[in-house]
Order: sequence, then structure tokens, then C-alpha cells
Amino acid sequence: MRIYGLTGGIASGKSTVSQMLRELGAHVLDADAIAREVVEPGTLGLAEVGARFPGVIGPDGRLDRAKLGARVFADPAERAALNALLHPRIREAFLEKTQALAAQGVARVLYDAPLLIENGLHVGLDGVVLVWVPRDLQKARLKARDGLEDTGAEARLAAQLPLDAKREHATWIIDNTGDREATRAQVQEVWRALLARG
Ligand SMILES: CC(C)(COP(=O)(O)OP(=O)(O)OC[C@H]1O[C@@H](n2cnc3c(N)ncnc32)[C@H](O)[C@@H]1O)[C@@H](O)C(=O)NCCC(=O)NCCS
Ligand SMILES: Nc1ncnc2c1ncn2[C@@H]1O[C@H](COP(=O)(O)OP(=O)(O)OP(=O)(O)O)[C@@H](O)[C@H]1O
Repeated sequence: MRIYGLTGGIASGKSTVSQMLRELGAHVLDADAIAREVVEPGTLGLAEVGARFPGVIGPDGRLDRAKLGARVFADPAERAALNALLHPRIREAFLEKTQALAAQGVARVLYDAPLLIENGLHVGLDGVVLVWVPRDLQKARLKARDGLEDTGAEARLAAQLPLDAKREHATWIIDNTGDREATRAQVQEVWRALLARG
């Protein structure tokens, strides 16, 4: 089975591209979704996060994501601590899901992961698709989508490698500056390239 990375940055348009790829028949595994599964109520992941970050589990027993986000995006050391707890679990769940797809005979899978390159996970993959936008547009879309003030948006952008620095690791770059149809045309082209590789 071939494994491709699908990356970008916060609010660069990965989910938009991933949805378009799914419509074309691609299998996409979503790291953000896996990151939620590993802290579902009753998991060891949630227990460990609750022990390290007191007060982030709400009265309903669920993770208060806004509270934890405010803490970790404001402080690199706190973020590193959360990453150390969750990234190995996310990685393990990704490998399990990939193996299950391989056992079903699926020919290729894309791993949609915002921190793919930051975490060195692009090394050894069959290729990397980067969803790129200029930084000012990335910030504007982030603020609009998440209702963030400038400081909050800057803190989140600072937690990731700039998209411009990710370009050198990309096999294909999808420029998501234009409208959705302009992006869809590029997605179709990349999908054809993936199919051509077998
Ligand atoms: C801090 C948390 C609780 C905030 O939750 P929230 O629902 O507000 O955001 P969500 O999970 O949807 O993430 C939104 C975006 O933030 C960015 N982001 C999330 N975590 C991180 C991180 N540790 N470092 C840098 N950027 C991050 C990504 O671009 C992601 O797509 C959550 O993001 C989390 O648990 N992060 C740690 C796990 C992780 O690294 N996830 C990223 C994918 S592996
Ligand atoms: N081509 C586009 N034109 C206009 N708006 C867009 C376009 N692509 C995405 N958006 C909007 O920009 C925001 C970010 O897109 P999306 O959620 O796909 O990004 P993402 O990379 O998956 O983000 P995250 O990693 O933070 O979850 C969303 O509000 C989305 O509706």
C-alpha cells in the first residue's frame, strides 16, 4: 500500500481538500479526528491529560478543548507536554487504521496531518501533498472560522512551521488561494497523479 501525507497549516484548507479527495474515492485518515478519539471519555489518554493539566476535564467528563487550547497555544512548554502525551497515541492509532485498510486491499491512503513535517512523519512516505495559502490569507481564514482575535491567531500560527517552509518537502502543492472550484481542479490533478503511480 502507498501512504501519502496531506498537510498544510491551521486553516490552510486541508479539510476542504480532504473532502474533495474523499469524493474522488480516496481513503483519508484525519490526524485531528484521531487526536479526538485518543481523549474520548474512558481512555487512558484523557486520564493522563487530566492529570497533567488539572481543570481541563469538564463536569460532563469530557475534555474542555477550549480551555486546554488556551493553555497550550499560549505556552510552548505546555504544548510540548501535551504533544508528548498524545502524539505517540495518535501515531499508534494511525498505524492500526492503516494496517486495517491494507488488510482490506486498499491501494493508497492519505494521512491528513497538520504537524506531519514538524514531527518528521513525512520521511519515508510515498509523497506529500501540501495545501498552501499565503500567510495573510491563512490568518484571515483562521480568525473568521474560529472567531479568534489577532493574538490568538498569531499564537496558533506560531505553533507550526510556516507554510512557506513546508514547500520544500512537498511533492505536490495545492494553492488554495482561489475559490473552491480552482482548488478542486488542482485536487483532481493530484488524484490523477496518485492513481498513475499505482
Ligand atoms: C489543544 C487542543 C485540545 C485544541 O482543540 P481544538 O478543538 O480547539 O482544536 P483542533 O484539535 O480541532 O485543532 C485545530 C488545529 O490546531 C492545530 N493544532 C492542534 N494541536 C496542535 C499542536 N499541538 N501544535 C500545533 N498546532 C496544533 C492544527 O492545525 C489543528 O488542525 C487540540 O488541538 C489537541 O489536543 N492538540 C494536541 C494534539 C495534536 O497535536 N493535534 C494535531 C494533530 S496531530
Ligand atoms: N478556497 C477557499 N475559499 C474560501 N474559503 C475557504 C477556501 N478553502 C477553505 N476555506 C475556508 O477556510 C477555513 C479553513 O479551511 P479548512 O477548515 O479546510 O482548513 P484546515 O486546514 O482543515 O484547518 P484546520 O487544520 O485548522 O482544521 C474554513 O472556514 C473554510 O471554509
